[in-house]
Parts: sequence; structure tokens; C-alpha cells
Amino acid sequence: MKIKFYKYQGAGNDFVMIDNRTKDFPIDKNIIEKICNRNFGVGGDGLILLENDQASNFRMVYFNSDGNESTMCGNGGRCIVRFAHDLQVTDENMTFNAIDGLHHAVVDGDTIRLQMIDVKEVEDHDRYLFMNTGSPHHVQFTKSVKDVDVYNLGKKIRNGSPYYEEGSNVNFVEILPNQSLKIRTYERGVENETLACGTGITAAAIASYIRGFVKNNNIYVEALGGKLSVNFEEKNNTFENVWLNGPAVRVFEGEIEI
Ligand SMILES: N[C@H](CCC[C@H](N)C(=O)O)C(=O)O
Repeated sequence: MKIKFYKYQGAGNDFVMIDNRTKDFPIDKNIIEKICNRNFGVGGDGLILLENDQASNFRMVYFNSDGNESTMCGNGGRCIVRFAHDLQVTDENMTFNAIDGLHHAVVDGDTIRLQMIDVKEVEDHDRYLFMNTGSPHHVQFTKSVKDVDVYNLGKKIRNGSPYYEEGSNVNFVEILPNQSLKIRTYERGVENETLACGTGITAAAIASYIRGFVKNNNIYVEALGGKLSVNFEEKNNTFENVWLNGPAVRVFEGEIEI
């Protein structure tokens, strides 16, 4: 079976995009895992289906590279916005439904702006914070992200207490002098460090604001794969009107035999 795919990346977090409006993509863990494999397949941190939706411009279905469907992907969400616009499914302003609900988004030249869910609960455990920005995120601060053994320490935290089987994404965040952030992330379901993690970048920005490391509510974040920004409104410890802004680019398209 031949499958048409499009490869997109958002700050180096890369995804195989499928136009599945005909609903004929075989949703199978082994097939998705193989497509995402960087030696035996196309390669990607995840695979994303664009499907029809009654209540919005389209639906986003997200799978991690381990082949399992997962929770919201912020960079994948920005890539599907670029994909939908490239396919002329929508104009520059759009809405789409994902596993965590309805999202608004805007194509603004090279920048894709994606509204994330409100963040109503943040656990502050001193050494780290935990919150759900569409996916679960453990955030801890460090003096220098370049010195963190992200793979081994991230894997240990992701699998250990209190996350265990369900796990969490693990973010290491450094505060830069100009009140911007540097971040590195171990991603659940990729089970490795990725070059950027959108829901993680969102969590890092909110955590930095809660801890008072940054004073404004428009925060620049430097990931290994590129630069993004997060803006929000904080009202009584709830974060609303949360937007993740950054690049999303089509890299190539092709067909894969499965
Ligand atoms: N791996 C995450 C989902 C993708 C998150 C990341 N790629 C993003 O941009 O938000 C999880 O299973 O919780």
C-alpha cells in the first residue's frame, strides 16, 4: 500500500503529516512506528492525521513515534496549521479540534500562532513544577541546560515517581539574563530528547512566570531547534489566552510503501 505523506518541522520537532480526510490511513501502532523510524521509514518525532471535523475547520490526531496515540502536541499543532493552509483547507485564520479540545490558530507569515488550552492547575513542588498544557510536563530549573544529561536524567524522571507508566515529559530550563529562557526536553513517547517541545515550552514559560524569574507575560524561549515565544494572561492563578508562536516549515513530500 502506498501512502502520500508530507514532512514538516516546527523548531526541529518533526512530524509526518497525512491528509486523512478520506479516512483510509491504516491506524496501526506498528505501521506508525515504522513510518516514524529514521532508518526504516520517513523519520519523525510523531505522525499527525488531518481529518474532517463537523465543528471546526479540521481535526488533528497525534501519534508519538512509538506508534501510540497521545495527548496534545504544540509544535505538531503549529505544523498542522501550516499544512492545512498549504492544502488550502483554510485561510490564515482557523480553528481545529484536537484531543484537548478546540484550538484557534493564525498563519502570520513565517510564524504560526497557536492558542493552547487554559492552564488552571500548577503543582509547585519546590524542586520542580508539574502542569498539563495539553500534555503532562515536569519542569525543573538549572543554571546551564548544556550541562544536563537530558537523556538519562529525563528518562529516570519520566519513568519514576510519581509518573511511572503514564509518564510525563521532562523539561530542563535555564533563565537567561534578558529574562528569556533556554530549554531542553525529554519527550514521553519519543523516549528521547527532541529539538523542541511546544507544550513543554509553554509549561516552561508559565513555570518561570510563577516563580518570578520572568516578569512579563510574553516570553522568548530558545530550544535546540529554534526560537519560539509564549504569551498569556494570568488571572487568579489561571493562565488564559495562552499562545505558542514560532516557525513551522514543510521540508519535503513523498510516498511510502507499507
Ligand atoms: N510527547 C508528548 C506529545 C508531543 C509533545 C511535543 N512534541 C509538543 O510539541 O508539544 C506526549 O506524549 O506527552
